[in-house]
Amino acid sequence: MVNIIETTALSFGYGRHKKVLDNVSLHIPEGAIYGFLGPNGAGKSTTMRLLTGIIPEQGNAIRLFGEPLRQQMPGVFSKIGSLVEQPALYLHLSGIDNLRYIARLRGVSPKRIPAMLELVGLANDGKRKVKQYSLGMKQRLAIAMALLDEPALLLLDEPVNGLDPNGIQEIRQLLMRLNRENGVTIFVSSHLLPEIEKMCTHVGIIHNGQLKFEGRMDELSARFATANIVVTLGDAVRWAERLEPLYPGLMVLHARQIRFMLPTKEAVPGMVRSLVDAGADIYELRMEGGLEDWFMSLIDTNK
Ligand SMILES: Nc1ncnc2c1ncn2[C@@H]1O[C@H](COP(=O)(O)OP(=O)(O)OP(=O)(O)O)[C@@H](O)[C@H]1O
Repeated sequence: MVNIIETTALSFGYGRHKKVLDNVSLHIPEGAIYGFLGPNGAGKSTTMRLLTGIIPEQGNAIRLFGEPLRQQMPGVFSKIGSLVEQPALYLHLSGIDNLRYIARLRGVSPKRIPAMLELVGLANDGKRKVKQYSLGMKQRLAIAMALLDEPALLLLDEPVNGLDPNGIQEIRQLLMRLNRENGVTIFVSSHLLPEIEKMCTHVGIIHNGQLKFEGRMDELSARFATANIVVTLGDAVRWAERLEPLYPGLMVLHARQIRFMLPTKEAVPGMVRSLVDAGADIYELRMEGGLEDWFMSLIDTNK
């Protein structure tokens, strides 16, 4: 399988400052929706700027479409759509006119504009001035701009930042559709684990300029398939004795708390039901040791 983006020990520092990227090796396979996940300041935007040539790389670590980036500058960028810096939208112009302007600037045919508006769900709003658009609509218009050249690769830096849940969902659905129906490989950064979990096939986790994990999303999820549930209930010791044969490995944490180790998350509702049916008074249920906990511990600066 070809990697559309590949970096080999990519390092970078701004000026004489400390390294912002430290030996980052990324592998983004063709056809992937690759989530680049990390907290603020981890180095995501810097990586995006390097991949899109906004800042020049300091070595020769980046390959795009199987060839070194340095040997393909600037022609390769016609195969890449990106939304890395703030999109420059003309607020007093309509969505269509913004797209026409970009098409002229890039020397591409305006014929694709109606299809692009349709694709990003703005077919009925194309004639409205962009100043009347919501943030989510502006973001979708910016994605339409990035798609005008029919790119094989889309690079998006925090595309859902600042959007409400509805706007986030629209962008997510758009990206999944683009990937499925148009075969676009997508490299998207975010600091939100649940977003990446919902739409990505692959994930790379970066913290302090270092890659902490890279792999398929299902590999990452499988690591956390078991479910540890902490139950707060009336009398932990009595219930533990009764339930031990059914749930081997359970542990009394203190007088009112038991931790159950279940093989999968799907086993949780059945366990809760059996406790309630048996007459237990449950005050609280908490899942522990999931992907979220692991991500937080990974990026915890004290560790
Ligand atoms: N132009 C610059 N000059 C000097 N340092 C910079 C510059 N841009 C970013 N940095 C520093 O580089 C580090 C990585 O920043 P970067 O913007 O790549 O992180 P990020 O993961 O994208 O985070 P965010 O989501 O907050 O943008 C940070 O410590 C930041 O302060």
